Amino acid sequence: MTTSFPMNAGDDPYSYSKNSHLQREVLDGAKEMMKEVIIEHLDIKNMLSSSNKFCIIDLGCSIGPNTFNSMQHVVQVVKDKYHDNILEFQVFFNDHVNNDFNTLFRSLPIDRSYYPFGVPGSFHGRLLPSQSIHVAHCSSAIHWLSKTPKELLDEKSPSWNKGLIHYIGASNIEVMNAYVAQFEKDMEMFFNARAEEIVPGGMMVLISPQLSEHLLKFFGSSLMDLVNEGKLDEFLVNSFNVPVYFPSIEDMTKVVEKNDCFSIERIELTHPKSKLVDEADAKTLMINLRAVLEGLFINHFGSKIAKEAFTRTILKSDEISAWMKINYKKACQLFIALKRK
Ligand SMILES: C[S@@+](CC[C@H](N)C(=O)[O-])C[C@H]1O[C@@H](n2cnc3c(N)ncnc32)[C@H](O)[C@@H]1O
Repeated sequence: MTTSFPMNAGDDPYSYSKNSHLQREVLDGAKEMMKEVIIEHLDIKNMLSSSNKFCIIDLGCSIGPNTFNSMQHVVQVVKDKYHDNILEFQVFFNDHVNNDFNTLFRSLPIDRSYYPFGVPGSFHGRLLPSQSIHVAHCSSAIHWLSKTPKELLDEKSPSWNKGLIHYIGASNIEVMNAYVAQFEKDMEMFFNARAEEIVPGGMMVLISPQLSEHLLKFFGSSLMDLVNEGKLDEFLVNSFNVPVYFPSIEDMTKVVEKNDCFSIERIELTHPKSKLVDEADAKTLMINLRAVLEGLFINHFGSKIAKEAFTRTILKSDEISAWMKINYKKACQLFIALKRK
């Protein structure tokens, strides 16, 4: 079964549209590099034979507003590069079928310079016809696994992740191995699909933040507090594992090389400026993560426990802030630019 728990819908106080500052910083931190790789490596003269149609896809776009910002940036960079007003841009907004596409399309910027399309479905499979995309973009989404690795759900397996909700902090290496194996399987499908869809010479940029993985443990400790107070069955915590894996440079290089359809034009860990990290603004970060994870938590624990766990974690913001000041002083994210061979 595929995991698909969309970001909080609509535009209420806990919605993703109101709480995606972290992901916005990730995008802003990669904008200059995005521009450089397009200027240096994209060669549309060879790609657009008879048509002036230029197609971009945002994989895992959610409900905005970040996706509008990044798509307009890509359009502008391509326009500037070619000093061209002849190109017509199509932007495909992709996310799971249960993403709130209504909110997304209702809030499309009026002054956009592209034709928007919705593409529902998992990016771990085929989404579009062969050779139909010139630039694929994916920010703060590649780390979502298609499902929780099944070994983590077996109480008798060495991967049983007792008392934790993620691989960070797990003493048992099998837990991490299960996540890595699932990531590699998912990426095999992801790259096979993109290799079909992206034109030769086309580009794909993947941006992955490296902060949320360290913050997940605070939600885990709130859940364990509820267990210790007798309000939650420990089995429910042990059997819950957030299906996200944050890849390293080595992980990404391995999956790209295995696929063998893309050349790596640039891959690096960067430390962009981040107001949230510099100010150790744990409260905003935890509210952002609530907008991302609430659906997943509600599905496993029910609404009452999920809300209680989020409220308690957000109340621990001062403690989390103090932890960040010692352990997480600089923002860190992975940037990868690939070219279809
Ligand atoms: C944290 S949001 C990032 C949204 C946007 N890219 C941004 O930067 O604000 C991650 C998005 O990826 C989507 N996502 C996760 N796995 C996906 C998959 N297999 N196929 C399509 N979308 C996926 C989620 O539904 C979610 O909307």
